[in-house]
Amino acid sequence: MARVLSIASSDSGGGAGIQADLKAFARCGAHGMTAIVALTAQNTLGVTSIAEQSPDFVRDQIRAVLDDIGADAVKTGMLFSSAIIEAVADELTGRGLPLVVDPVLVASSGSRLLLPEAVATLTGLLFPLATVVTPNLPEAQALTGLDTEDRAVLAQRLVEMGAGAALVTGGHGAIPADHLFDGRTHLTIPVPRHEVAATHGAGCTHSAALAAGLAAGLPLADAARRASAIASDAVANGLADIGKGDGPVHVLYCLRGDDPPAPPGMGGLRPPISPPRGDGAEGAPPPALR
Ligand SMILES: Nc1ncnc2c1ncn2[C@@H]1O[C@H](COP(=O)(O)OP(=O)(O)OP(=O)(O)O)[C@@H](O)[C@H]1O
Ligand SMILES: Cc1ncc(COP(=O)(O)O)c(N)n1
Repeated sequence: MARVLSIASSDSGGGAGIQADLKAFARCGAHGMTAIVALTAQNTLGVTSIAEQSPDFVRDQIRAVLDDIGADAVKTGMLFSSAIIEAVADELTGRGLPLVVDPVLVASSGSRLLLPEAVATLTGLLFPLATVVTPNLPEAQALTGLDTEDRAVLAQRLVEMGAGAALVTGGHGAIPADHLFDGRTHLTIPVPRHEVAATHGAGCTHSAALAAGLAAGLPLADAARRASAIASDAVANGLADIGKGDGPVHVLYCLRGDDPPAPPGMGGLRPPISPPRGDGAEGAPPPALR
């Protein structure tokens, strides 16, 4: 089983961050592991407080995971401060692991998730280690300082800034498409936009699925296509009724909560996944993983 480590922060509301990453890893059939750098008190309306962990404790979590279990890929999400980024970069340097850097700057609800002074640390220390960076459109504009919606231009500049490749995601702006540039080739991945009030965690889900794809050995372009399909699907099935704000995406929509009780003799375990009921209630099948 592919092993993927997320170095990111907790969302108490269960929609984004570490919680979204673990669900996306499960969706991709990967073993998910975590190094939590900050805890957020958060719901669908916003972030009310943030408790940063010490850089040493972040190092301990990364070492505990990598020195025993190992990983086939790593992703980073909300890293909050320069001190945390320095510790993360130091721990990952020399390990040679595929790395997806999701440069989370601001929550969709508006709160800052990376301190302003840490932006230069992120680009200076983590971009050179990144196999691919995955900003959304506003993040790509803020990181490059370019005032354009042309994702190809933005992705090219992000690679010039040191990233191995750049994938500018498609949830914002006029054109609904993810755009990947790997330093040589441009690839536009159209993502039909779903009008659902449940996009909280779409970016985390996308970057986690991308990391799981790389961990499984997929080429970057294939992993990017699969991550787009998984994130778009999770938006389409998003949980608009959860919370008073923008609801969480639902990446595990294919699992229903109404499975029958465990049959006798199964030690409390349910069968893996119930067969479709055939009445249409189970929704569309998930996209093929390969
Ligand atoms: N409304 C939508 N319909 C379909 N796919 C979407 C929608 N919004 C986002 N996506 C897809 O989800 C992924 C994440 O994109 P997006 O640009 O929204 O990132 P983000 O802004 O970081 O997400 P978040 O909402 O977590 O902040 C991309 O593959 C994108 O194309
Ligand atoms: C812990 C954490 N990590 C990432 C995000 C970004 O997700 P979104 O842009 O959907 O708010 C978040 N809100 N919280």
